[in-house]
Amino acid sequence: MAEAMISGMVQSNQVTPSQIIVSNRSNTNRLNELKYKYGIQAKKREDLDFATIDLFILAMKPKDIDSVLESIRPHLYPHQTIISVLAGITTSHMESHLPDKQQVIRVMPNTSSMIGESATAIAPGTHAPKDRVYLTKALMESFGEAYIIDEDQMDIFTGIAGSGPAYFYNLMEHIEQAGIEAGLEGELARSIGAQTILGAAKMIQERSESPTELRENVTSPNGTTAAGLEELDHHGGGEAIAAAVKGATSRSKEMSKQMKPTLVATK
Ligand SMILES: NC(=O)C1=CN([C@@H]2O[C@H](COP(=O)(O)OP(=O)(O)OC[C@H]3O[C@@H](n4cnc5c(N)ncnc54)[C@H](OP(=O)(O)O)[C@@H]3O)[C@@H](O)[C@H]2O)C=CC1
Ligand SMILES: O=C(O)[C@@H]1CCC=N1
Repeated sequence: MAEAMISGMVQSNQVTPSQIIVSNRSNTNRLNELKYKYGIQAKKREDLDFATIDLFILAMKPKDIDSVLESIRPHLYPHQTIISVLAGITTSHMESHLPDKQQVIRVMPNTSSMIGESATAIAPGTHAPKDRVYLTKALMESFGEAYIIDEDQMDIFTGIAGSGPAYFYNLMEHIEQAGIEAGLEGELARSIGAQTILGAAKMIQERSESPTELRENVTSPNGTTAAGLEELDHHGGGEAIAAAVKGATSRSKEMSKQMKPTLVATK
């Protein structure tokens, strides 16, 4: 996810690559790969000069959050903002592991950041000032659309947009396979399916009709679409998508509950 955001930021030309410093736990080859690919700085954790950093963007797995916060905590300055992309980790959980009043902002991008097409949510923590929230929004907008939401909407946002690309990739896998089984070359089947999804998404974005009206416009009485939609309905297509969103949303909630805030002394 970190690479997807870096790629989008650098391509946008709104962030100078040298302003970005990437670091990780141990994989030096990976750091060098990112450094040469995007022209950014790469530093081992022990070589980071904390005093020169304004925004920290955390993008490790949720299970690693506590150890990371505890390790950066003694080096932080009050003006620095901690931005987390971690699914299911609440701002209150992060605040409980950081110095008193440290600025925390939770975001949820998706992998389409890679090409500047993410849908990213932003939920400020208790002490994040407005200017930092807007700065974070501008940064997130460098790789797509960004929405400031209440943190209690973060689980459903994750269910729709954080995990969402995977639902559409899964849909594409099935469309491609159906095309191949009917005799199309794989590459052609993929290209037709992708252009169809892209066109439908752009129609929703650029036209005033609702998805329902757009669907009805495609569906001629007793025509091909009606036959296709009947099969979709018969096989529970709509319910399956709704269940996928609910499943991912519940998992996000569950992950938040597993990481209850810990009260620690503040410096
Ligand atoms: N994948 C997605 O579509 C999305 C993911 N997210 C969130 O992004 C996060 C990362 O996911 P993903 O990119 O798939 O995970 P990866 O496992 O691919 O990447 C995790 C990175 O974190 C680094 N890391 C681990 N521990 C530390 C540490 N202590 N200090 C510094 N760096 C560390 C790892 O470095 P090393 O290899 O050296 O250990 C690795 O580069 C997750 O929390 C996920 O919830 C959010 C939105 C979408
Ligand atoms: O699967 C996950 O947990 C992460 C968060 C959203 C997308 N990927």
